[in-house]
Amino acid sequence: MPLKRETENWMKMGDEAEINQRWRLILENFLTLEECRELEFIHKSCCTVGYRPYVFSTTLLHLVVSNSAQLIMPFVSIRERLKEKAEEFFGCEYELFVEFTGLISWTRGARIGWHSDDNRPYLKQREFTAVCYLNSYGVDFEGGLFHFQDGEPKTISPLCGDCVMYTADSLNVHSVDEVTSGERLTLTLWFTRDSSHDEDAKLLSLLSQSHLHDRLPDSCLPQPPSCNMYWFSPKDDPNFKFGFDICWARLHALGYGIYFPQDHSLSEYPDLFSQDVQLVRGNKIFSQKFDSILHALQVVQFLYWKGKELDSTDSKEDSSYAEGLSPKRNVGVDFFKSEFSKDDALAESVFLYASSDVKEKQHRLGWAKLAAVAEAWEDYASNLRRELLRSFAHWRTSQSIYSVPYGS
Ligand SMILES: O=C(O)CCC(=O)C(=O)O
Ligand SMILES: [Fe+2]
Repeated sequence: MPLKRETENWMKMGDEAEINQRWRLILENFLTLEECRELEFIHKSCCTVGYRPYVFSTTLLHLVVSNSAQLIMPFVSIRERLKEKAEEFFGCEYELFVEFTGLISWTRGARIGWHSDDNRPYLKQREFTAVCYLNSYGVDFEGGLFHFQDGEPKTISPLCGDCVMYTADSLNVHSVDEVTSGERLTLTLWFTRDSSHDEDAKLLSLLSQSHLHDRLPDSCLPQPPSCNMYWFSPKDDPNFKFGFDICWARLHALGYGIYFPQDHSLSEYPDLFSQDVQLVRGNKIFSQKFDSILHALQVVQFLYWKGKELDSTDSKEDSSYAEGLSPKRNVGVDFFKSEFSKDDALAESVFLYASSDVKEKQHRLGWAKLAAVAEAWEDYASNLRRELLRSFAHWRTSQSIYSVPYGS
């Protein structure tokens, strides 16, 4: 029987069931395509290594501590809608707190066996789970099907925009098949009744300590707390000897290399991570300097997200935005690459999804376009930062994070 029919049948049974028998809900098209794409942009420009092998995550707390607090704004209304839906469906209006919000991606090799989401003593506060799929099985990745051990539906094929909610206890033992290619991306939330695990309180406390009021737009430049969080290694590797830097690998998958123009005595990975950087593609180097590799990555991912919509600047002006790569700099590019990647094949097997197609599109966009996108990214980030500042004044008073209507 096709999954959709099963879901509808199950939903009907659910509607007739007693409130205390309500334990899972599937919401088709809960998020719009645009919401999914914005969250994808955030994840692909900010994610760090995750909690399991071949898993990458972007938490709201991480966005705040890496000076990208404005990027929590696109989550605010989605979080609110999900909490309302969970309270309504599970019959606990005004009782829930969000315990955790994160973007989580699984790449080739990631899987999870049968488990319930509260299955550790330190996870007992978790009552309900919401998983929103931000991309689609069979299109963006292979493998990664979700299964419930008992009851209907048995299997869920992730589809961009759909959401599954379930109780975090043993009524909903579930698993996810190994991802065999591509990158499977979700927005995952856990809800709790225990106010001591309220994510809002933690976020508000961090926001109060952060430099929210610094001058715009410089204040929007990402500042990573530590490069350790961006180093992917298949083994325990305190010295960055195996594996690769995630930011480098994502740029590499889109066809870019990196060059550091400053004093070359700072030539080791941990130091380079926060230095000014230039982007390289083919035999050209982009003249503009970025504040760090994270900044460069945010702009490139913005190009990937918004490039098509932005007015096309005439590509014949490209020569004023990029110059030829001299042999000396070319040596530098190779050297920096060897600091950021100890295993190109591994980096490619993790992130080189649909790559040739993406790379070709980027090439056609040209350097003038990238310059325009760097400015558009700055406008995007500053607007969100203003919105955050306006909202924060209200959040502080109510000690909760919510969509503040205009005019309040
Ligand atoms: O991504 C999913 O479909 C579920 C992931 C999961 O089970 C978990 O993170 O606990
Ligand atoms: Fe789970």
